[in-house]
Amino acid sequence: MIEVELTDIGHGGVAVGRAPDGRAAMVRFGLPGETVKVNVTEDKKRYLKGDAYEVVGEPSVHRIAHPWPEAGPGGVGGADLGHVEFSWQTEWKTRVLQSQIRRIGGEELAEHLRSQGIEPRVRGFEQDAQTNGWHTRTRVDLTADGCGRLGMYREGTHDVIALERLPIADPRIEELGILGRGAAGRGWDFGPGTRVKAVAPSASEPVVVVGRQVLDAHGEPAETPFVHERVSLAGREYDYRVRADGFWQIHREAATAISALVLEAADVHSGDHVLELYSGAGLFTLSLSTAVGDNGTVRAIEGNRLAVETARANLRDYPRARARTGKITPRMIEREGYGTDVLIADPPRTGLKIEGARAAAQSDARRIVLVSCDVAAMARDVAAMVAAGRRVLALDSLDMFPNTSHFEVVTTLA
Ligand SMILES: C[S@@+](CC[C@H](N)C(=O)[O-])C[C@H]1O[C@@H](n2cnc3c(N)ncnc32)[C@H](O)[C@@H]1O
Repeated sequence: MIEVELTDIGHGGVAVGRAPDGRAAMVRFGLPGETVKVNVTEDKKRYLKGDAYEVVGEPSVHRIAHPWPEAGPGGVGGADLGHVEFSWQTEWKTRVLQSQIRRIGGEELAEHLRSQGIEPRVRGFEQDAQTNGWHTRTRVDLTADGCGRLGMYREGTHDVIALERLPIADPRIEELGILGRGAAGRGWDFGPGTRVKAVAPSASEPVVVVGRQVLDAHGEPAETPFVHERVSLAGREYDYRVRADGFWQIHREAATAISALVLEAADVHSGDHVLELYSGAGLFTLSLSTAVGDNGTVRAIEGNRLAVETARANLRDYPRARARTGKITPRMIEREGYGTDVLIADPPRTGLKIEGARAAAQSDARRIVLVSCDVAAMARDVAAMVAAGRRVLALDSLDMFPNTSHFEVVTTLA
């Protein structure tokens, strides 16, 4: 173990400081202002990474005992901010958001946002204060250990730590009885190494996906491989049927909150032609389709064939929208961007990348909405669009992953 004085917050759930030999140290489970004893997990020439096991001297006023010790130092991933008092987690993330804008986006982007009167901040869901952000995830990926008990990987390894509790998950997931030694007695039988996904949807019963099989709460094969989700938005209800093993927003409030943000940011007019990239099962497509009215169109493009099939079924009553399978590339964005009034993109963590962002910026769209789940990718993509002549109108950031270092950013550009 080495001792590190932590002075700042870095990207990826770490506090940063200097190791005794002068190398940069990135430390999980520390807080700025603390001196901590660190178990080094990655030892590189110019930097090291590790977990803080002990605070030397005064702990930060923002430190709490991690409510889920199995996800603390040396434990499973999934709650790397569990040691930070909940009310300060949005401040932690705001510092990361602002520093990534400066570091990755550069002083030009920071200055551009200032000139637009934008002060980037991360905000949480009001409802989350009641549970300090715990019990909010409706989807959890688990793996069975050598004895068939479900758990998660020890951070950075492929060792499974069996878990008795899942404080990150919607309580309906623990109620399935799939965790702990008692699971076998309740009829659950997982072979060593089996991958399991537990899902607690908003509009149907919880299910367990084991390999390719979808099981109901009693461990019996479910009637369908789909679950149901519902989003209430602008006085309407949108119903979705999604594959139990497919992508859907994880936080119980996220699908509604992010759809509302996107719809407002997109400012779609009746008759508009909307291009939606990375459209998944059609979460945004339905409300966008309502917004374009009888004369507009929504072209939704997504790489996963099964997600597109699901989106098509969800869009059955929305004839103005079409979903199609396609690999999104800068060339494709360039081609599809002609004649587009509003462009929406919700890419995976890698973001649009510079060429993709440039192609989006050069499209005909009078408005672009970029949804980013990685802040560094967001800063790079937005900087590229601003450099290509676009203007940021708004930058909203939501803490959709409490007790972890992740958050979502929605950027609106003209
Ligand atoms: C963050 S999800 C967004 C889905 C949807 N907007 C939602 O909120 O449910 C990103 C989506 O991008 C798709 N995707 C990833 N890389 C892609 C690519 N190169 N071309 C097309 N789709 C891609 C994934 O299959 C996934 O559905």
